[in-house]
Amino acid sequence: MIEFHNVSKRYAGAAPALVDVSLAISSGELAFLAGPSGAGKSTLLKMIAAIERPSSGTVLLNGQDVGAIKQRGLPYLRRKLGLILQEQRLLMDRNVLANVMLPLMVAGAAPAEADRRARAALARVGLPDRAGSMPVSLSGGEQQRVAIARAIVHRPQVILADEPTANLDRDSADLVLGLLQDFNRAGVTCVISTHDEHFLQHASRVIYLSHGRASEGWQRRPVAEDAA
Ligand SMILES: Nc1ncnc2c1ncn2[C@@H]1O[C@H](COP(=O)(O)OP(=O)(O)OP(=O)(O)O)[C@@H](O)[C@H]1O
Repeated sequence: MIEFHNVSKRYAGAAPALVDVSLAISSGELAFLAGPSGAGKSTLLKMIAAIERPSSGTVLLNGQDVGAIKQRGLPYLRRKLGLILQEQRLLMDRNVLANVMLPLMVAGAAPAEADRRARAALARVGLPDRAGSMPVSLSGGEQQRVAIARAIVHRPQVILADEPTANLDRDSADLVLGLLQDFNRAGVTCVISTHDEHFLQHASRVIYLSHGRASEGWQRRPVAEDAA
């Protein structure tokens, strides 16, 4: 369970990025974050991973105050999370397998075990044959699937994805979202920010952010516009 209690965030010298946000996302839920550029979506996701900390208010993950976790406790938190964030591009000078193995190696796994699990993760995202490829030789959609494999290789409880389908064509975007939905059906809580109305209109839960304030639901466009 992810809980935000009256969370505000103000970066130095900027307008507030989040304003008094209170919400709860249940374990096993699939929640989308929507809202215009700059509305606070990335900031909200980063708070759950303690990459950013609240200026005021509390963020809880399974009852633990994430904002209060000390530096040395962060690896333990991050092991519960699968992060697909905009800053975390693939390492272009390492092959696909090495990229997916990385979180396990950092966590101290034996290389043979990391190799085995990374290959299994690549199979889960439909790329079992690309282990030896360099990321640059992959399409944008395939690179994003590698990023998903890297995010799930350690079997996280929660996936946080920041615009995972940005810059992808419709088919690739559907494939990437379908993968995330598969993990959600297998019990993983997913919080996904997106601008993609195609997904939002069919989502069971949408948290809409505007100027850092959160509300629930997605305003469907008029029916005539939908049909066009
Ligand atoms: N590290 C930072 N330092 C200063 N201001 C920041 C920082 N990160 C975000 N902001 C500001 O906080 C606000 C919210 O940004 P955020 O990236 O969370 O929005 P977003 O909804 O994810 O936008 P986008 O859809 O463009 O990714 C914006 O005004 C942004 O400029």
